[in-house]
Amino acid sequence: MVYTARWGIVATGWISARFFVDLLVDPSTRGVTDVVHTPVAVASRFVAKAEKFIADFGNGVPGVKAYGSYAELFADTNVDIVYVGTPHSSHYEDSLQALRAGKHVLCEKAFTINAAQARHLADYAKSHKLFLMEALLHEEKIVGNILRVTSDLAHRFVPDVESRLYNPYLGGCALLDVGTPLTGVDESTVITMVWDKPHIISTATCSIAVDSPEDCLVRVQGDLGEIIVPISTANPTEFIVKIYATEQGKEDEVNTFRDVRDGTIVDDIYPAEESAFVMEMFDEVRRQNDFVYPAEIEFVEYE
Ligand SMILES: NC(=O)C1=CN([C@@H]2O[C@H](COP(=O)(O)OP(=O)(O)OC[C@H]3O[C@@H](n4cnc5c(N)ncnc54)[C@H](OP(=O)(O)O)[C@@H]3O)[C@@H](O)[C@H]2O)C=CC1
Ligand SMILES: O=C1OC[C@@H](O)[C@H](O)[C@H]1O
Repeated sequence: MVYTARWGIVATGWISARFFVDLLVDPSTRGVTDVVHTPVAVASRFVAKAEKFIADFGNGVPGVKAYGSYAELFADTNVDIVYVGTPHSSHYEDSLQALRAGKHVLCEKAFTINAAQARHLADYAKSHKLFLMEALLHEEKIVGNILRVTSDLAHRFVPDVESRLYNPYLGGCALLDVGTPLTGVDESTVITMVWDKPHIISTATCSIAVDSPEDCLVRVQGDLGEIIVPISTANPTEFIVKIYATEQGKEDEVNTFRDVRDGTIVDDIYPAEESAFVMEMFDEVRRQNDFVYPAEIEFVEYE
């Protein structure tokens, strides 16, 4: 049975446009024939922006509704799954509203502002049997037990207190933007993590003030091999795998939308609980650096 995922896109910014374009690529071109994706609605804070977005990026696909508020899209019964492409400060509220309307959710990174918000979303989705995932890449375990990870993601942006990157009220800062943690937001951050079990060490650097080097941004070293990702960490066009030993395991690919179709909703790709764990680390990085966001974006709205 072919499952059609009917998407609603929330916000009409830079990454939403990239997402819209990718959504229109025929899945059969990547070997998938039992799941198709169709955009049915786009919401913006201004209806004219939604209309223009559909005209600019919709490739003439008919029947995509334009809404002038996110709430209207959440109420649209034709929408099965919502893509959230708003600033960090809105992810929690937008995802929660979508989930409460019974929609599955794919939310941009950083998943939320803090771990409490992330955990609330993860629990809500789980208890309501809804799919919820942060829009991030995942890695397959082809290099064995991971022993060391070094990663860097840095882009030199022009400092602008009005932009979402530099505005604390929009959840701006290097950590949440490219630390996948200061005009009051941090411009560069170094995170060193030492894990108990097994003995893994990892360092991450990120910046919105300088650029990354081009040759090696991420190196994941395992006991069987290593993976090197050259530019760019966010949108890699290639990665290099070096295998040290001959024996290795490779997990089966899990297709999220088959799970949605079948009602099983087991997200083995990148569970929301893992996003909540990442947010816990970010909370700790902020705590150690006395970096607090405005209270109005740190709230948790338990029912
Ligand atoms: N996965 C990836 O590789 C990438 C992920 N991202 C993530 O995507 C999200 C959006 O980033 P990006 O597209 O670059 O951001 P943009 O500033 O280009 O777009 C954000 C959109 O959010 C909506 N919005 C809602 N509330 C506000 C507000 N108060 N101020 C400004 N905009 C608002 C607007 O849409 P409208 O006016 O239509 O309502 C706006 O166009 C971020 O979480 C970012 O970290 C970004 C780049 C790459
Ligand atoms: O790679 C990136 O570059 C642009 C940033 O705004 C974005 O969030 C990040 O993923």
